[in-house]
Order: sequence, then structure tokens, then C-alpha cells
Amino acid sequence: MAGYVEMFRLGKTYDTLSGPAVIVEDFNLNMKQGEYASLLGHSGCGKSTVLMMVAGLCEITDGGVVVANHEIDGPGPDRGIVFQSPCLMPWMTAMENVLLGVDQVYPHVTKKQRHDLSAYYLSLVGLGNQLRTRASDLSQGMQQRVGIARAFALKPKMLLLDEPFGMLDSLTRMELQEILLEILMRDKVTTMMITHDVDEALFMSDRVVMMTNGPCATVGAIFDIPFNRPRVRTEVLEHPEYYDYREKLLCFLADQDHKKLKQDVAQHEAKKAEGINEEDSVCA
Ligand SMILES: Nc1ncnc2c1ncn2[C@@H]1O[C@H](COP(=O)(O)OP(=O)(O)OP(=O)(O)O)[C@@H](O)[C@H]1O
Repeated sequence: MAGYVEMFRLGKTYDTLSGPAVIVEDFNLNMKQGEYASLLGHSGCGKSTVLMMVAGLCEITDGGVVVANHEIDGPGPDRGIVFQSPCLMPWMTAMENVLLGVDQVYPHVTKKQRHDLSAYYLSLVGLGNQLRTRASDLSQGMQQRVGIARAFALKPKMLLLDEPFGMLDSLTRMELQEILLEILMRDKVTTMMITHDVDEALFMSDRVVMMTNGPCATVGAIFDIPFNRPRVRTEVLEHPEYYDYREKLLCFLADQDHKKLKQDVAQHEAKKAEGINEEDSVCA
């Protein structure tokens, strides 16, 4: 079935000193418009590689990505990105940081309209009173709010989030999760988020996509998360099936852990049999 966003037979091979390394292989995922999917998997399995291919910031070596009937070919304003660190221009104000992208994407509308659009999203993330504050004078949580406002202000068709709350304390993290969900309810942007946090994935997502270990990582399992929207944290946590879902996700990760351990031991034994000293080969 075709989706609003389609990732088909997506693959990434890097050229490395020891030859081609297939990091992601045959990754298939269709998303409905307005859907929120989280990508979960072990560190280094290839989550960011998938996200960066969808963003158009990492060359696709196999398959492709279609967003709203348009096969992507590099980055574009139809896809907004929020990284773990917001990467703002520290000498510019919150408003100027948001306007940087808005001015580029909407050169045909008036200056006032661009200003109003930026101010609108900055107030939605709770920075209505900090429009003229320099980014360097904002806390980390506030800077991440600017990053979120900046992404939404471009009115993207798809939002890509790479551990957007990873550097925040738990209170700010929960607050920003809720703000993000609120804006998404209004704007209905199709969203893909990388996270390492099972509870975050359950709270935010319509589906959780579990990736297998690399190399040749792919979709290992997909879980539909049925909690009602708008989501209220206490209701989600008290849902009779919450801990069943949590357990399913954790079991998948534990199973991948077990496979990785076996893989590492087999690799180590093979190297030993070939007489390769691993410390020498790392330093070589
Ligand atoms: N430019 C590159 N050249 C070669 N290998 C790379 C390159 N970039 C990433 N890799 C490898 O690809 C694999 C997947 O990396 P990626 O960052 O996508 O994983 P991840 O699942 O997002 O990790 P994490 O959860 O730790 O952020 C890793 O083994 C990494 O070393």
C-alpha cells in the first residue's frame, strides 16, 4: 500500500578502508499523513543513517524515499529537522534564528507575514516573551524550543527528529514532548523520531519501528501504539496495556542484545583462528 511517505528498499553502503560496509539494507516503511513513528534500536545500528537519508543529507545508495508523491533528491524545505543539539546562531536572537529559514523559504510574502509566522511558532513553544533574546542567553531547553519553532515555521510536510530531547533534564523533556505533540495535533505533520527511550517512544508514537542490529540493519518489527490522542501522560501510563507494550519493546531490544553478543563472540573467535590480534588491527 502506498503511503504519504514511502521508504522503499532503502539502503546505505559506506566505503571504508576495509571495503564497502553495508550499514542499512532493504529498509521498507510506509507512513500515513500525520503519522508519528519512532525508530528504536541499539546504538550504532543505523537509525541516524536512515533519518539522514530521508532528510537528503546522506546519499542513498539503494532504493529511495518518496514524500507526498515526490521522490527526494537531496535536502529540501518539505522536510524539517531537529537534532539533539539545536545548532543556533548564538549571536542572533530567537526570532532572527527562526527568520533565517523563513526568509529563505517564503521570500514572496511580506516581511510582516514572515515575522508573524516566526513569532507564532515561537509563542507556541513558550518563547513569546523571548523573541528578542540572544540565543547564547537562552537555556538549553529554550534553545531546543527555538529549534522546534524553526522546524515548524517552515511548514514542512515531514518532521525528522534525531533524539530531540536527549540533552534535556527530565522535566524539560516531558514539557517539550507535550508541546511538540500539541503542535503536531494542529499542523498534522508526518513525523519520524529517533529515540533510545522506550517510554518516550510509547508516549509520542502511533507506531514504533524496531531496527535490527547492523551491519545490514533493517526493520525488525513494527508495533502499533493504540493509546488515544490527544495523549495525556497519566492516562497513557495508567493504560492497562502500557506495560505489555513496554515489555514487547524491551524484549525485542534484549533479543537483539543477545544476537549482538553472539555475533561479537563469533567474530572474535574467527579473528583468533586467523591469528589476528584485535588490538593490533584496531590500531593499524
Ligand atoms: N561516514 C561513515 N563512514 C563509514 N561508516 C559510517 C559513517 N557514518 C556512520 N557509519 C557507521 O554506520 C553505523 C550506523 O551509524 P548511525 O549513526 O546511523 O547509527 P545509530 O543507530 O544512529 O547510532 P546511535 O544510536 O549511537 O546514534 C555505525 O557503525 C557507524 O560507525
